[in-house]
Amino acid sequence: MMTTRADISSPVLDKLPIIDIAPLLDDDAAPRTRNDKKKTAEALHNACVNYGFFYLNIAKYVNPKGPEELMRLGREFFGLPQAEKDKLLISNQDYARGYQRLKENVTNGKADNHEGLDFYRPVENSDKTKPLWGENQWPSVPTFREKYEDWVDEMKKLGLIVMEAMAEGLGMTKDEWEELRAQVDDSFWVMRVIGYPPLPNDHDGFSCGAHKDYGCLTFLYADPTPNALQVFLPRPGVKQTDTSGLPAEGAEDGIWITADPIEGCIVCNIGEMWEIWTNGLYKSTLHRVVHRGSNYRVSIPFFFEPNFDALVKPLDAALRARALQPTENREPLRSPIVYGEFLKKKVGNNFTTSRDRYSIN
Ligand SMILES: O=C(O)CCC(=O)C(=O)O
Ligand SMILES: [Fe+2]
Repeated sequence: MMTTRADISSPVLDKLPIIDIAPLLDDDAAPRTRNDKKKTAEALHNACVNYGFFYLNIAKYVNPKGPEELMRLGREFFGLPQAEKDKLLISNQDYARGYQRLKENVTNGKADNHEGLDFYRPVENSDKTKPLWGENQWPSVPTFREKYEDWVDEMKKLGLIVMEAMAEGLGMTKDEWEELRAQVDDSFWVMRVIGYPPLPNDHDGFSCGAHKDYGCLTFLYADPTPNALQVFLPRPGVKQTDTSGLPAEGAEDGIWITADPIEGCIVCNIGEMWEIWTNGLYKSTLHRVVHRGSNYRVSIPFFFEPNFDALVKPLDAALRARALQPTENREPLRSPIVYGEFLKKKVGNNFTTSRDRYSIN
């Protein structure tokens, strides 16, 4: 039986769930394996309904040496002289692919205290005058490109593995999964390498302001810095408690919890496309970064997104679940969107260097 938010009567814990993906990696069709896969699919479904944010234990999927090396390379890049980093500025290309200086990203009207390097799925017939259609700008740091390209391959495959399990968790048929798969099998992925110096006490803003990710699945690998990434859990009747000495954001009741890194795990959260596919059953969750520690933090989010031309609309499985709800509880039907058009509006249209990357309205 599928859970919906309304079914949950017991208080939800304030720790994000940890889901081991090992059962999804097993090709064995034996009943026991099938059962383990089913349990994992159900755990994903519950995590998406209740949190929109969870840990994926990927220890059986990637050798930890891989992402550790990415960290080292990312730090090497951010440690270069400013003039070297500026050679890769996004203004050389399509204002999306490349390097953004400290405070160049703006969220909710405030400068974010981070610098970043963004890569997108390469395109044929690239044209830097077309939004999002330029070329990736790779640093000259030795092995950077090949190691990060390996990570892209691993994360793209992981995206499909997790999507298939989520389809099962949502009660989709095999044919329905094939249809959904065709919308994400050529993911217009984005990868960011983000560098966060400590947030100065007098900075009017955040390390990264509160936002929802706009795509499909975010796989975040971060260095071990604690107390940086915060996740908002709506709790009706609970006024926002704020551990960071910053004013509460938004009017909604709820709490901010930290999502500290766990060894062998990445943090995964769902983006707005899943809200449309499930017609609001899965909500993408507000999160932000407040890094007050003394070290330089590095994180590497990989955004597994739909194909550029995917038509994203509520899935039949979600509409079946909706039909079971009392009419007054049903969410209004979401309008279909073409992912690439939506993405262009979010990031590609604004040809200024300081753009509000994550509008949450
Ligand atoms: O650095 C982090 O922990 C999160 C970054 C993030 O939320 C984003 O880039 O969308
Ligand atoms: Fe995010």
